[in-house]
Amino acid sequence: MTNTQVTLVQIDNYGPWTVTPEPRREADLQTMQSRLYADISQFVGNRGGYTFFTRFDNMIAVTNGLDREDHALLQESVGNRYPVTLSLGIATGTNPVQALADATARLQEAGSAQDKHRRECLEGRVIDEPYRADDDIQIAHFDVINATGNYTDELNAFDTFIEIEQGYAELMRHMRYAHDSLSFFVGGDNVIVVCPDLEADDYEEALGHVEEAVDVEMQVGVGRGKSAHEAGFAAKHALETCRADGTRVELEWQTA
Ligand SMILES: Nc1nc2c(ncn2[C@@H]2O[C@H](COP(=O)(O)OP(=O)(O)OP(=O)(O)O)[C@@H](O)[C@H]2O)c(=O)[nH]1
Repeated sequence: MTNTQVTLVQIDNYGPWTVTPEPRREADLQTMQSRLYADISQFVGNRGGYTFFTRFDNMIAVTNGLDREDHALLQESVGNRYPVTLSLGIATGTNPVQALADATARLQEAGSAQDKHRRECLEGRVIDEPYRADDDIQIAHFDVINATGNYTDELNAFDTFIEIEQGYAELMRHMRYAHDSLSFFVGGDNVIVVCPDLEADDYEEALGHVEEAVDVEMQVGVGRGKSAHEAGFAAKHALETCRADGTRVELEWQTA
């Protein structure tokens, strides 16, 4: 049974900061946001977790394997090196959507995202090491079948972007409402989905739904593991099996 540990990363009072004392240059904001994301992704990734940039001012991480001290160190390090600070809400559960909802509630209870007195909050709890298991995380790695041949080499780059985003939008909504899963676009034509215990039938159904709704054909590899990295790595191997064998859904349960 999955037990996903989710951390909501929220930049403190970011909206007001972007316009104080007057609006800041957009290119500088984009640069700062992407560097901050890169740093968080590296910090969390070095400990086996995954971070998704989502809205940049709010990022979502799968942090199984990171304890409260790790989270506090991330806050301290960012606070020392960036002009902004981070608040973190942590929660766990068998349902990733519910875990994220709980993590969000922890931060909302601590104060508004635009409350200048709410700084560097660290709320919620982690899964203690003795309770961690090899099947805590289930990750599905989706990609668009032959995106290069159908889109990248055929359409102009913006129309390709629209097609890929349409597939992502339909998949993310469907996985959230029909399968309690969190989907994140990770570049190219790839979407990584953090799932509860789903089976092959659920993925077949989701692929059929996306194709029916927006005419985008996808394939998916699924893995399990003790950390996001382990589960995601197994998912990537499973996706390679899809590519090699021409199958649409492959499950590879990794218990190492
Ligand atoms: N983040 C991430 N991006 C990837 C990964 N694999 C591929 N991509 C991206 O996806 C783009 C398309 O690559 P593929 O998915 O291999 O190409 P394709 O034409 O769809 O071919 P098939 O997937 O074999 O059907 C690449 O340019 C990368 O941007 C991955 O594991 N992670």
